[in-house]
Amino acid sequence: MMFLPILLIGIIIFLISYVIYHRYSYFFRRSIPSPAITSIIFGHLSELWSVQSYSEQLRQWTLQYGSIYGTFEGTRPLYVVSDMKFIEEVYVKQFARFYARRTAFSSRILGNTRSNVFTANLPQLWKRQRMILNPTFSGAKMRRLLPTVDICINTFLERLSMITDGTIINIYEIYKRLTMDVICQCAFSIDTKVQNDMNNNNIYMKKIEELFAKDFERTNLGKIHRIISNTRLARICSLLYQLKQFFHCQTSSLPANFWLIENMQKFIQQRVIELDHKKRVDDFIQLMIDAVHSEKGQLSSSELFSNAFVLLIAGFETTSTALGYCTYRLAIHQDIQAKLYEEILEHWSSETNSYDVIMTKLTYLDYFVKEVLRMYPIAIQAINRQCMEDTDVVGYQIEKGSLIQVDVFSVHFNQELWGPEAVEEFHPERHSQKRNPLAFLTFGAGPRTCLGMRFALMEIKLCLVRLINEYQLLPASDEKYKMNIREHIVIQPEKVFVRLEKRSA
Ligand code: HEM
Repeated sequence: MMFLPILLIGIIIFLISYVIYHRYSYFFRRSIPSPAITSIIFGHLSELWSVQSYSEQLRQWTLQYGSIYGTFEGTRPLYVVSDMKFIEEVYVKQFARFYARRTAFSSRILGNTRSNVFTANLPQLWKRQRMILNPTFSGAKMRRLLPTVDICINTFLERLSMITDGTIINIYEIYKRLTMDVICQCAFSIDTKVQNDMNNNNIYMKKIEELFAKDFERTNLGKIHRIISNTRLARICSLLYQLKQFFHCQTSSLPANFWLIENMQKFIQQRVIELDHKKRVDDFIQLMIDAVHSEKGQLSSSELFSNAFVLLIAGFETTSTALGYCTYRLAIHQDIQAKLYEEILEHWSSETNSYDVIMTKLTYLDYFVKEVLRMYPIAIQAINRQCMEDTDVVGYQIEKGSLIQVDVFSVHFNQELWGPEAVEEFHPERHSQKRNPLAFLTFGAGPRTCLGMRFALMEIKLCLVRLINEYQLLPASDEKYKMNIREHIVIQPEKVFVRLEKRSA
């Protein structure tokens, strides 16, 4: 009597075990190395979410498993790569098959109608938005924006002038206000006065900081969505989220990303109120407004608000983080700082603060910034791609739906690509040599690379030039002031302590 149920249970257990074994032997069957699985539900994500740095863990695994290895997000295969040929195929040559990033939970909830250039995963949707935004970041446009950035830096320097010489300060906080001011002025022509807001009252800035501190992907629903995001079940997570919001419907309970998107309309309206209606303004948002009002209706208003949101968040946190890292390195390498100061004295004066001087004449500054960004890449997790069609990549059969994540640390610290000087050493001159163009991945790779790179570099360089011109930056030597780095969505320092000493005229 008992035999039949026991047999049935046995068969069911056997079948489930077989399915799990078959799924997780995916890479083994393809002779691709893969770290051991720690969770049959989350795959390697449970480990990646428990370590302090996702990107550092990828690098550790690369040391163990080589330049192409497999991991699982749930049961979905994710290739972690630092092999240059593989990277070139996926990010450049076969871009037509790898144009999309992984769909984030927030993008699933917002849907295609509220997509932006970062989240758009349909080729025509992404292309259209990127084409509208591209001219915003042209060299000519940057030239015209430089004076606006310069004015924001004046306010930044005025703030620093109020600090007594030699006082230890967390300059990262001050940079955040500067980059918020810059992006609001350049993108929206809005003067937020955030640099003089000592009481931290700017709600937009608070919300962006909240967004970067609490990864929405790591909420319970976000985690479930991540492991089923390539299946039809993913929609259920988005429905459950909407249901949850329906029962707690105050806007204040919205996660920071949704709060920001909802409020972008108000934010942009502020621009319309502050500006003379008839005057055409040359800021980033104008091109998008033109696209909304164009006869062809190239952009919908929800896309406009969503893109405004992405420019605001991308323009603020990443650039202040880069400035923070630059300052830290300047303070600990006095010889390099002296060399930069000499170059600035030779080529730069407040009358000639032109775009060309900043971007082409200050060669050593260029090497310095690149070296900082080589050692401290900021947004590694953004550089992922989704395979949209079965294909062969350097002999590997990649199935539709698989993910590719480039292991930036392993590329940036590859001795063959960056030698002969030791890659752990801070050595700006290494950038004077021609390198593999894909060896520097801080801004991503291929057609979907960072849209704001030119703008970010202009802002970082101009700010450093003006800072070094006025101050000598000194380290805050005590152990309690050391720079601690954390990774949530981006890799950033908690604080950057430094001492400033005014240079004699
Ligand atoms: C140091 C500063 C910055 C860093 C390190 C950085 C890094 C990145 C990275 C790694 C990506 C993904 C690229 C890829 O997948 O290949 C990206 C995309 C993007 N970034 Fe930046 N970024 C910075 C500044 C900015 C600024 C200032 C803006 C705009 C104001 C911006 C706007 C964007 C946009 C819109 C995308 C999406 C592009 C697309 O999917 O077509 N970024 N960025």
